[in-house]
Amino acid sequence: MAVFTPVELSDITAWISQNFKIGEATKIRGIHGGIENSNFFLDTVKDGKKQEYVLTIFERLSAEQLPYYLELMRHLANKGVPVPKPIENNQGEILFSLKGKPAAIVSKLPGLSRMQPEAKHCAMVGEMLAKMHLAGKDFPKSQENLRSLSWWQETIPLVLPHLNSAQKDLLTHELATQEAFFTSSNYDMLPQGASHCDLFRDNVLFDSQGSTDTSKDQLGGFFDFYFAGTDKWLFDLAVTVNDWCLAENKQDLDPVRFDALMQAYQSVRPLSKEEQASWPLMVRAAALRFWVSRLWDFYLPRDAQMLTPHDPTHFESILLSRRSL
Ligand SMILES: Nc1ncnc2c1ncn2[C@@H]1O[C@H](COP(=O)(O)OP(=O)(O)O)[C@@H](O)[C@H]1O
Ligand SMILES: N[C@@H](CCOP(=O)(O)O)C(=O)O
Repeated sequence: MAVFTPVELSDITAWISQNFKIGEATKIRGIHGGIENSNFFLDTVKDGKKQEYVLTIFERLSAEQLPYYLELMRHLANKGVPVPKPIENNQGEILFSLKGKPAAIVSKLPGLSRMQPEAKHCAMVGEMLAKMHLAGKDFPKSQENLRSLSWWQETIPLVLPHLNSAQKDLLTHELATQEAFFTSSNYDMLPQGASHCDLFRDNVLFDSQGSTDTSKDQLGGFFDFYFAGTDKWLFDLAVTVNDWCLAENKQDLDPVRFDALMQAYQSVRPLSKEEQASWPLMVRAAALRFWVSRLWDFYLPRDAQMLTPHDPTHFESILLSRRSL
């Protein structure tokens, strides 16, 4: 669990009742999982009924960067994409300050993550990802993906001293390949728009409607939009595939789940010929992005109560596998 900024119920009861129309705060508990922000489940009671929300205190993102993410969630939720909806305060604002840091309250989505997804889960994710891309087409704000090429260029020199020579060669060679790809005319022609950029299994919920039978699973929703940005839709798809469609060896792609996700995505938004041609390099870009961020979190960690960095070697193996495609 990552709680960088602890919050007690007594810290927020007056703040909630004075500023929001969500009832009285009755319970707050830090959330296990997550490595970026301090997250809490917040229960309130309104008109005698229990309501559930998620309170997030943002640890890295600034108040200037945050409106993009929060307004994107509101835009998508209003278009019927199942994502958390930011809650407005009495002034109609969705971004606040709590404990001296930016904070937001969003609706809690139903369900649980499926960490061993079946082909049908991959299909539901692929279909909704394509719908989300199309629903974001008229989102008026634009903000670059803050974990894209320029961030890799800044960060790789910081982590290189911690790596062995084979890892250094792999990282520098892949960066050079991606620099060339990002400046190619093919890359330039790829469609882009609001993208989640971190749609891992732990950022999607499935709701089995109270049943223990996963065959009843429906998509509960996508959350954790705080790495979102205007990016190539194909990058978003590649990030998603690299996590959802892993074979048992945890590095290659499982053909059945891969086909399920790709076909479902393309049933809503077929890939262009430039996208098809760019796929081999894009799955490498998506692997590189998370190898770099995991190296950065591992070798240059921040203070947090109970933060467990993710294993960087996982994405080193995925990158090696995608390079051999
Ligand atoms: N809107 C939401 N609805 C339901 N659960 C949520 C919601 N937002 C976060 N969570 C829960 O909180 C956990 C951590 O959130 P996450 O956004 O991944 O953290 P971080 O921002 O630190 O990466 C998730 O695994 C999920 O269980
Ligand atoms: N999904 C990324 C890092 C972000 O973690 P999250 O818990 O906020 O999704 C990774 O696995 O490296």
